[in-house]
Amino acid sequence: MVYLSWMPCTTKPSNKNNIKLQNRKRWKINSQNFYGLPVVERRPVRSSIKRTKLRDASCRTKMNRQQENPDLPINQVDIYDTTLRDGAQGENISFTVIDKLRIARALDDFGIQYIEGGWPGSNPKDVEFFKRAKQELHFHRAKLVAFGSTRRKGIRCEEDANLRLLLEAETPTVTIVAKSWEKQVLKVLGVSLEENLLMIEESVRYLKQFDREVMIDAEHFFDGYKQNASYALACLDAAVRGGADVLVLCDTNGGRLPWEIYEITKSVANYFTNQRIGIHCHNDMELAVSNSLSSVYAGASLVQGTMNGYGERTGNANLISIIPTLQLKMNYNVVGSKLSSLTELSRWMDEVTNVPHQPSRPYVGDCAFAHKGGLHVAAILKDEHSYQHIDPSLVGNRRRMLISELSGRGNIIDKMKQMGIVKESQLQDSEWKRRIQKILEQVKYLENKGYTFEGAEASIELMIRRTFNNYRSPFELLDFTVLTGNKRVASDETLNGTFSNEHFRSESITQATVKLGILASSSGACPIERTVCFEAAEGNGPLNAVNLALKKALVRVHAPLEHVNLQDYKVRILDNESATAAITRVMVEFYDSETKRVWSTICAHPNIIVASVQALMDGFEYALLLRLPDCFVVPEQESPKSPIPLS
Ligand SMILES: CC(=O)SCCNC(=O)CCNC(=O)[C@H](O)C(C)(C)COP(=O)(O)OP(=O)(O)OC[C@H]1O[C@@H](n2cnc3c(N)ncnc32)[C@H](O)[C@@H]1OP(=O)(O)O
Ligand SMILES: CC(C)C(=O)C(=O)O
Repeated sequence: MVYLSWMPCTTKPSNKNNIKLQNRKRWKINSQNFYGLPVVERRPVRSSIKRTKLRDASCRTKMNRQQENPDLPINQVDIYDTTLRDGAQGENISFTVIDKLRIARALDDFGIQYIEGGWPGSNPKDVEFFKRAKQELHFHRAKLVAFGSTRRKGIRCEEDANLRLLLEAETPTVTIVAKSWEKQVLKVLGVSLEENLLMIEESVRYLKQFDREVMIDAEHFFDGYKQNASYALACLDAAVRGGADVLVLCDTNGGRLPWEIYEITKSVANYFTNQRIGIHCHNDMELAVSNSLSSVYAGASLVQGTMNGYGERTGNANLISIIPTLQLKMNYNVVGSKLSSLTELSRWMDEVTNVPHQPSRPYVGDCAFAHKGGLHVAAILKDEHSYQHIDPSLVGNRRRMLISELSGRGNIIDKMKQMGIVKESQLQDSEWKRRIQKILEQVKYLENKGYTFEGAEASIELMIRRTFNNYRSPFELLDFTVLTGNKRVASDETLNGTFSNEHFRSESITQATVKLGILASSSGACPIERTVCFEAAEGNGPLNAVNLALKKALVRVHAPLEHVNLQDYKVRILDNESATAAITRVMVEFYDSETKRVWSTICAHPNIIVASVQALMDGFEYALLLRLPDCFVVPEQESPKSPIPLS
């Protein structure tokens, strides 16, 4: 009878020497059968690895992988995407089979090395996915992975439906989850510690017989290691004995700190010197990205994570942040030149997943390279690295300068340059300087009155253009009315003079009229003449009715405006204490279905209808500016207009 080569540790090994020491010590103690358990084999963990290495040529370190393929840069880290499995464990995320196939293709195009498609032992959808994947997915680079667990307790691998379905998925790689935390093995799995080791080793060996690349996801590895490092290592060793290709260390509860992850990964990497190590982190402390990178720094060469960090609870490690950091900051070649489509991929994933875009996402969010503070903008205009850690185009994003009450002249100059209405050579001219200063003051004045220009770039552009003498607004609202109320409508035609309420229903009624002076020319260029148009429309609310009336009138003269639609309407009451006398801020978003452009306008006014109509008017004016820029744009030689009034 021989005995287990591990025992529970009460001390916490924090480095290689510690572990070695403990294992040696333990090795002696264990010859007395600490648990009285039957063992798989009596030998120190390290020797088993050596044997495994000889047996299994696919055991690869960074060095020997490079020797196999000299074209592979030595600093290569593989990305393993589990969006379709762990990502789908996120609340409100559910993919159809079609979604899964589309996402898998997109990830392969992007250059991801491993794509986990799902758990065939879990549900018919995943079975169908793998069935269709065989015919429909032809990856250029990626390997498709099927996920499952070690065999169930008390049965043979051959009898385990989950393992059978894993093989039937016919993927080149399979990953199985194994428990590596002593407490969980006993309490959750409900098996002896020894039986768990057998479950791991036998399952891996069984899958290896079918020529699969096998990864073991050691669930709760870091927590397990903290409780009993020897047992956690023994679980990995069981996988190695079975022939596992990659040992993936999981921070399943997301509760570990970067330096713990670093230390433990380093210990494991030093211990299993010829074994490939992977990392799988969860984001419960907002540390999943940091923890994954710490693990790579300590020797892991495969990172599991998900697109945009979707996943169970607070999500998984966000590959959209990990990939550029590995490539741009740590010098690993991950996806090469495909990195410039990172922003597009992240936003496309949000659309498919039906998750709203989060503007504050690092690298890819709308705000990732947006600059608001006047001092920042002034510095960036002199040196673009002043407040940017990378060139945004490397990840397919763009720099934006915001205009607000925190702006300085630099923000206005940048905007005017973008609009093409000021040149560098004009900036020293005192008249231009005065104009820029006045525009800045106007912005600050209006923001104090309730405007916020940040999200309303169209309104800022119009405000700047209107300071020029010969800018002609393409139309003018001469007058408008809005009528809104309720009417009682007979619901029963046979009521014969009865006026009981049950025979009537209440219907809201809203009508609007607009009278516009519209500038137009038959050729689309100057000279321009004015036409007066009067239109009326009914709508399901005041804004809707005015919008329809305005659009009817404008389309009569400028037909392409037919494609312009109101897409979003946000109202905010700014001074809650004055209740109905408060200022109302209205922001309207427009979409041109032909040009696919989106723009927003803003207005603040005590009267919600006036604020809404003004924001609508600005929206249509901007639409015409985009369509007919030459008709309304100021000629270059035009001298600045006298200061705009600040009231
Ligand atoms: C950390 C992770 O994210 S791992 C992935 C988690 N993902 C999911 O759970 C999603 C997919 N899961 C499923 O579809 C289902 O849970 C199934 C099909 C896997 C299992 O369903 P059921 O058979 O009804 O079992 P249920 O989920 O209630 O319980 C889990 C069982 O798996 C066993 N189990 C848990 N982990 C393992 C493991 N690594 N190896 C073997 N068995 C395991 C448990 O002991 C329990 O068995 P028991 O009831 O006999 O004690
Ligand atoms: C199955 C493994 C990889 C997992 O999701 C976890 O441990 O978090």
